[in-house]
Amino acid sequence: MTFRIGQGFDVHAFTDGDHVMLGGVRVDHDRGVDAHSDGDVVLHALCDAMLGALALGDIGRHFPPSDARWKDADSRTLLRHCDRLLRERGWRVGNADVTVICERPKVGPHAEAMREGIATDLGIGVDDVSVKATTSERLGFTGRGEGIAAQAVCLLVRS
Ligand SMILES: Nc1ccn([C@@H]2O[C@H](COP(=O)(O)O)[C@@H](O)[C@H]2O)c(=O)n1
Ligand SMILES: C[C@@]1(CO)OP(=O)(O)OP(=O)(O)OC[C@H]1O
Repeated sequence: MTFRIGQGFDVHAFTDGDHVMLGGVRVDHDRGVDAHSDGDVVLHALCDAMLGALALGDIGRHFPPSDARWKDADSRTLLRHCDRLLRERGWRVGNADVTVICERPKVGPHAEAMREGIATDLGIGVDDVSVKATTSERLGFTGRGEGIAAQAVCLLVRS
C-alpha cells in the first residue's frame, strides 16, 4: 500500500484564562480552554488524524486523561510521539490540512508560525502543512463563543 489517509476532530470548551494554545503557538485571548493537557485543538485533531490513518486508535488511548503524565502536557510532545509511531511503522506525513473553527481568536495572523512548528515536529516541509480557520457564522457552540474546534486530515506516505 502506498498511501493512507486519516482525519481527526477535537473540541475544547472555553473557560477563564488569558491565552489558548493553537498549533503549538501561544495565542493571547480573553479566555482559556478547559483541558487535561494544554488543550491545543489543532494538534489534538492532527494527532488523531495521524493515528487514524494507521488505525492506531485515538489520543485518549495513547495519552489517557487519567494519566498524570499528560497533565498540562505540551501537545507538541504528543505530536512528536505520534510521528514516532508512524515512522516506526515505515510511514510519515505526506501532507496535512487543519481547519480551526471559532469566532475568536483570529487564527490567520498565527497560521504561519503554526505551520512552521508542525512541519518541524513532523520533519516535513512547511508547504506540506496547511492551517486554516473559519467562523461558524455565530451559529452553534463555536458561534456562541462557548468553545473552539478543529478538524484535520492527513495523508501518510512511505518514509
Ligand atoms: N477564528 C478565525 C476565523 C476566521 N478567520 C479568517 O477569516 C476568514 C473569514 O471567516 P468566515 O468564517 O467569515 O468565512 C477566514 O477565511 C479566515 O481567513 C480567522 O483568521 N480566524
Ligand atoms: C490530550 C489529552 C491528554 O490526556 O487530554 P485533553 O487535553 O483533555 O484533550 P482531549 O482532546 O480531550 O484528548 C484526550 C487526552 O488524550
